[in-house]
Amino acid sequence: MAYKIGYLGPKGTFTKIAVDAIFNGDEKKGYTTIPECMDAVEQEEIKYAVLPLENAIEGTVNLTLDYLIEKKPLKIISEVIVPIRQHLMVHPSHVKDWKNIEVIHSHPHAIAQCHHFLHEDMKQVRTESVSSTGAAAKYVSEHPELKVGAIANHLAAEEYGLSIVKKDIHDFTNNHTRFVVLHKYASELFSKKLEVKGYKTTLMITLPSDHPGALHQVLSAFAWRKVNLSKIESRPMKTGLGNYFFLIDIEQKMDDVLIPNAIAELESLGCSVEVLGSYPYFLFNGLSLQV
Ligand SMILES: O=C(O)C(=O)C[C@]1(C(=O)O)C=C[C@@H](O)C=C1
Repeated sequence: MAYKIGYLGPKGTFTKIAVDAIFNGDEKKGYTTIPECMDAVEQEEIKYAVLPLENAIEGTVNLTLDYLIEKKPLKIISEVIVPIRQHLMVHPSHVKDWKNIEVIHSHPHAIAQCHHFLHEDMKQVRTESVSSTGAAAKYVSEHPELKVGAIANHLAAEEYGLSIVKKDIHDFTNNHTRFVVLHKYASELFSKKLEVKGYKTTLMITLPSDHPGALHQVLSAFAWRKVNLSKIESRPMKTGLGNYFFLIDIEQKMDDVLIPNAIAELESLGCSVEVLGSYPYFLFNGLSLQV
């Protein structure tokens, strides 16, 4: 195994910031898409994949979640939360006439985080979704002949020699993204660089069909045990309208009593429960995100 860690690449993505926040060393390989990166872990081409899971403004990165559900063998073994600052950048030859750009490239999540700016200040400009913010920056650097810009972070601007013409264009200041480390086997991954902030356990719960009050009973299995939940989300099962499963983040690590008993209670109600991971999480203060 030549590379140990995969991430949504190329260099200059936010995911690369997350990888570098957790891991030392340079055995890191950028993949063009999220599924490619997950496949590489499953096929043991790499040991770990670092991928975005949820953004504070835009919500879940559905591709990561949906593919994780389909590729059930992969487990979440760690999480890092990274501050996100989006900037508009152009090729240095367009700095003076940047207001005349015709297209802005970026990852769809990054475009969505900057809707106000795009709507109010860049009305005449078309947006084009690409595989990552880093890929957008790379494209702009390779096409000085085009009137094109990218939404990306300042490391991408440095990496690809672009000029930032408008800083902090994301709609809300408290912008963060959760990145997860995925592995083929359940375990816990600690960082030599960051302190553990806490633990989470993520469950995927499928309710029995036509069971009135099932979600209420699921929640009460945690509530009366005083088990704190930090997130609940429903996702379509893709088997027809109205069929959902639920993802629940518990704000503690898997123990011997409380969580197993809550799971047993849910199973006795006819729910199916899968543990997607029980893992430490870290906060990266984002010093490297300064411009
Ligand atoms: O395109 C990147 O730079 C990514 O790492 C992906 C991604 C995402 O999927 O949400 C990560 C963080 C930001 O929220 C914007 C884009």
